[in-house]
Order: sequence, then structure tokens, then C-alpha cells
Amino acid sequence: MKLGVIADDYTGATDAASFIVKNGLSTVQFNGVPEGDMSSHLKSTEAIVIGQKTRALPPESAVIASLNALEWLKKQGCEHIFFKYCSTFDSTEQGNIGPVTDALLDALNSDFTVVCPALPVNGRTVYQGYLFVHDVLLNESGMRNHPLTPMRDASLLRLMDSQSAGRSTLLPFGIVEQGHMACVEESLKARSGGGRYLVCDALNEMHLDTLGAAFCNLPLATGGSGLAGAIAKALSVSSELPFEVAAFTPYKPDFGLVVSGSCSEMTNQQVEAYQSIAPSFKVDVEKCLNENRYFMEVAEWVLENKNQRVFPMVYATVPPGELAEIQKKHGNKASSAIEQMFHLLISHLKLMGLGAVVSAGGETSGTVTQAFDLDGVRIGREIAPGVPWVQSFDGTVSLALKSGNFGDRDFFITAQESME
Ligand SMILES: Nc1ncnc2c1ncn2[C@@H]1O[C@H](COP(=O)(O)OP(=O)(O)O)[C@@H](O)[C@H]1O
Ligand SMILES: O=C(O)[C@@H](O)C(=O)COP(=O)(O)O
Repeated sequence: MKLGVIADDYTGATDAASFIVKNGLSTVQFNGVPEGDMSSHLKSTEAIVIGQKTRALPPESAVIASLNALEWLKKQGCEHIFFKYCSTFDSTEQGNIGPVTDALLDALNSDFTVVCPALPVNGRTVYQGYLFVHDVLLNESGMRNHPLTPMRDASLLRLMDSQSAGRSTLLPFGIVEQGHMACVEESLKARSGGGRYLVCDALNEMHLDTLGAAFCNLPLATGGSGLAGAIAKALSVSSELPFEVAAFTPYKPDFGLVVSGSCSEMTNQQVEAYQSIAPSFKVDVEKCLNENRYFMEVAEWVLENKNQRVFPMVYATVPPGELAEIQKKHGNKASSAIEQMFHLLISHLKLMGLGAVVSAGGETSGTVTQAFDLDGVRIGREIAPGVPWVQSFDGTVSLALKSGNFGDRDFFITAQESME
């Protein structure tokens, strides 16, 4: 097994898996650390991705979950480990990117890794250690208003140093441009000078490929799906298996649903666009907080509106002003109550034959995936960069787990049109 990936959310896991498959390694994704014998799913597999919902947990819990994942991946013989976090470095001052990276390094008896969330195809670039989202710094992007992990700084060195035990240094793009040997040399200098995390500039795919070639042999690398894909590309050079892109297309079931819990700028646009063509239900936050059985009211609406040309949509997505008011009144309790409602809703609807969900938002997708209680998924056709269709091993459930910021305005309909 060449590569084991620990992803801090489920959209991030499918994102990474999609890029790894595209770059030549056959890949299986598990939702959480698998229990029982998974060997039948691992025949001819070169990369394993474990998706977990650890991004917004207290750091201690995220560390324990990530170390469990590492132990399992090592048992499967994974030679290299990749810690996948968000291309917008979603975290708080406490973590969890720093604490999890430190714990993984210690467990791997290593003292050095790379940090690179760049994903140029989706507009995330790193320049002089600063993270850009398209043409603005991270802290000027919509991420400054994120409900759980508002990003108020764009310096990856500062962000990493504030939440970890060690010290960051920079691999500037001028050296990345000189090629992978120059990067390796620079990393040796950084390491001998006491640097623990090498923050890598990357403005385009070529830079990522260079970083992949330079750092594919580290025990641990960390970053976004761009670097995960580049490392897979470097590792796949020695692959003995025939290259095969797992691009199955799922069937469109009679009963599908769009669930949107992201409040990102892009998801707000996607919800607005989809509302004009599909039956839509806006979640009542007060009811999520105060009525245990509110999910039944939502389920009833869904069941009345299924079997249409397009999937009905249940959404909690609100624009920044409305979100700020809700958070002022309820803090993070509102977010948890909404997630809990989505969990109960999906758990109920799966018994009614729900066969596909297009889900927007990382935490939201974690909730949806956990409610289906699937061991893992196989990776299918890409709908947009970083968002593949995935399907349960038994083929009964198809999911499109969309990161809040990914996809274009028409994503919800494009996803359905891409089914057979
Ligand atoms: N109207 C709302 N008020 C408060 N919190 C909300 C609202 N709608 C969604 N949320 C919460 O915001 C969080 C969004 O996170 P997530 O699903 O990861 O989206 P993203 O991918 O944009 O980060 C979730 O915890 C969700 O429950
Ligand atoms: O790296 C990315 O941008 C995504 O894979 C991801 O992790 C997104 O997180 P959410 O926006 O919370 O879905």
C-alpha cells in the first residue's frame, strides 16, 4: 500500500480520493476507522483514504481519532501518510491542523513535514507563505465569516506556529520553480535549522508536481487535495498496476435529496439558483434548537416532494448577515442543532428508500455520511474539481459531498445531470 490519507472531514476525503485516483493510484475511502475485515475491498488498492469528522472537534479528540486512523493505516502497510485538511486551512487558534500534525509526526518518529493547502484548480494558491482564495487573501475571502472556523489571517506560517509545538519556515516559489532537487536541498537546510513545518508556495499545477516529486517519500506530508494528488502522481510512477480511472457513473434513483448546510458564498449562490427550479425547504433554526422531533416535519415535506424531475432541497444555508444574527443569539449551538436535525432526517429517510444525496458543506456532509452508516465508498465520476460521485460498497447509496466553496452556481443540477 503506497499511500494512506487521514482527512479531517468527509468532503475533504472524497476531494483527496478523487485527485489521487486521477493521478494514477487505485483508491478506496473509508468513513472513519473501519471495523472488521476490509480485505475484500482492498484488493489491488494502492491508496486508502480515511474520512473523519475531526475538523471542529476539541483538539484532544481530533488527535485521538487521527492517531487511531494512523495505526489502522500502518497495519494495512501504508508506506507514506498524508494528512488532508482544507484548502482554506480551516482551523482555530487551538487547531486542529497543528495538534494533529504534531501527533502524527511523533507517532511516525519524524520531526519534519510540509504544509501546502494550495489547490490552484479551485483558486487556492500559496505565495510567500500567504494563502489566497482566487484574487484575495484568505482573510478577505468569504472564509472570514465561516460559522465554525472563521479565518482571520492568511499567513500560513503564523497560523501554523500559533497552533503547533514547532516552528515553520518558508519554501518560496523562487526555489519551487528551480525543481524538486532544489526543494529537497532547501528542506534539508530548513530541517537542520530547527524548522519542523515547511510551508510551500504553489501557484500552479507545475509547482504542485515539483513538490510531489520532492516530498513523496516523507513519512508524513500535509496539505490539500492538490498536494495529495501530486504525491500520488509521483508515487504512481513506480505503480505495477495498470492505470485505470475509476469513473463509474451512478444511476439516478427515484428518491434523492439535496441537503445544504454550508453558508459559504458559493453555496449561497447554488441554493439561490436551485430554488428557482426545485421544491425547496428552508430549515427553521429555532425549531432545530427547541423541538426534538422537528426532523419529522421536514421528512414529511421531503416525502411529499420526492419523485419529481429534480431532487427536492432542504437547506439551512443563509447569507452572512443572517448567520451573524443567529450566531449572536445562539453561538455554535445553532450549528450543532442543525447538524443533529440533518442526522435524524437522513437516518429516517434512508429507511424510506433515499438513494442519493447531494450534500453541501463539510460538517454537513459528515453528518449525512454518518447517518447512512456506510463503512466506506468507492470513488466515481467527478462532477466538479474535488467533488466526485461516491457510492456505498453495496451500490445502494450514491453521494456527492461538496465542499462549501466548490462547484459553480449550477452544481446541484449538474450533479443530477451527471447521473445515468
Ligand atoms: N442558518 C444557520 N445558522 C447557524 N449555523 C448554520 C446555519 N446553516 C448552517 N449552519 C452550520 O454551519 C456549519 C457549516 O459548516 P460546513 O457544513 O462544514 O460548511 P462549509 O463546507 O461551508 O464549511 C454547519 O455546522 C452547519 O450546521
Ligand atoms: O480542501 C478543500 O477545500 C476541501 O476538500 C475541504 O476540505 C472543504 O471543507 P468544507 O468547505 O468544510 O467542505
